[in-house]
Amino acid sequence: MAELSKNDGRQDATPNVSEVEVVDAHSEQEAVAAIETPVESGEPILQVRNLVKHFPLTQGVLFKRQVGAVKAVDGVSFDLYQGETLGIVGESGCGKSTVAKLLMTLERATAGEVFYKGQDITKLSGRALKAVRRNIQMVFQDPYTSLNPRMTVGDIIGEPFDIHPEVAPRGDRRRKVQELLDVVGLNPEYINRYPHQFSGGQRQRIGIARGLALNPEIIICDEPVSALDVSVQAQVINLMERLQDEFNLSYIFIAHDLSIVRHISDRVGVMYLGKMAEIGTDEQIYDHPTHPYTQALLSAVPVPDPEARERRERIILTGDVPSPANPPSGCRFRTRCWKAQDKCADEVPLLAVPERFKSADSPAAHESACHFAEEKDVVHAV
Ligand SMILES: Nc1ncnc2c1ncn2[C@@H]1O[C@H](COP(=O)(O)OP(=O)(O)OP(=O)(O)O)[C@@H](O)[C@H]1O
Repeated sequence: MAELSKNDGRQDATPNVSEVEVVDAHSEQEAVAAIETPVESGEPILQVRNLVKHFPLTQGVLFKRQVGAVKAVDGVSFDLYQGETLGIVGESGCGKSTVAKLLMTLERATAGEVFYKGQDITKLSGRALKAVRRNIQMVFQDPYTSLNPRMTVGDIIGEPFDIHPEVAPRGDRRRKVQELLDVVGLNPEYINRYPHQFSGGQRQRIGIARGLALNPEIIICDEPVSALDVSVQAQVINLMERLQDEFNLSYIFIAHDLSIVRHISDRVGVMYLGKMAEIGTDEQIYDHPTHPYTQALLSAVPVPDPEARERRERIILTGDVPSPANPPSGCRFRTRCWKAQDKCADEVPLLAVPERFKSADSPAAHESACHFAEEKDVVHAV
């Protein structure tokens, strides 16, 4: 009888460990190569699809058991194009920061995909994940608490080089940090100073310099000017716009101040209770909103011009935002919506261009998650 091979002829079906490693190394190499390849301006650089993040709610001290989940982000989809700024707005607790953390891979998604140059970053690990983390950076909200008070500015800005020494070899770091200080409008001689020796606006410039250190392609800005004086906000926004042009950056700009978001964004997404309610160009969202929640948000924006204020329609929402642990069925906004009907409780409205506007060449033809989407010009001057 012919001798059977060691694994009974099943070699092809079950590759041995070293073969798996070769395949993994190869696919990792391909992923890294795709991540390092630049994207054409105007092409999508990030594609977020049905992103979900549920935080488990547990009970018990010794024997913890899950009794529910906070549905912080519940099926969010959007694209970010190379070189654009996408603003994300919404009330506190609607899931904006959680989206930011998922894109930064600081949190693990419960479900959904985030494609960066075609690679699903929620599934990456090793060298490929490291390459993604280098290319997607973040600027945080509060420059008073996000900078380590015991580190010099030089150490703070240069810290990312410890993880990515290929960007700035040891001997070159000081020069590179001074260059970054100069780029954000700070005196390069301040390299040995500590954060407390700077004003709020200057500290945010330090945060931005740190974000730029690794030459990223995408910067996620989570309320970057909310903690600053109004006069300083404009300077920091102008700096960010200049840097975007200079380094061909794509921004995701998270904020609750609708006027600032309009100023800086090419497109805007409005979030409500873990979902995207409406998304479109700044003109579509601000001048032709079709979702009742966007209309209500816009009607609350302070208008300096008294005449415009008179003309503006005030929409007062009743009730509080429901808990993300127990969101309403169907449309999440229905409990506060003046248009709600039975359909709103039964069917989740999809984020899509409403049927009635599809054929029309109108600014109302943009994605809105409402069964009864309707154009309304709420504010004539934001
Ligand atoms: N680690 C966590 N564990 C449990 N729940 C969380 C966690 N992080 C966030 N949440 C909850 O998820 C929801 C969304 O929070 P998130 O911080 O993303 O909202 P946000 O829109 O950024 O609000 P804000 O503008 O106040 O920062 C909130 O209800 C929050 O309490």
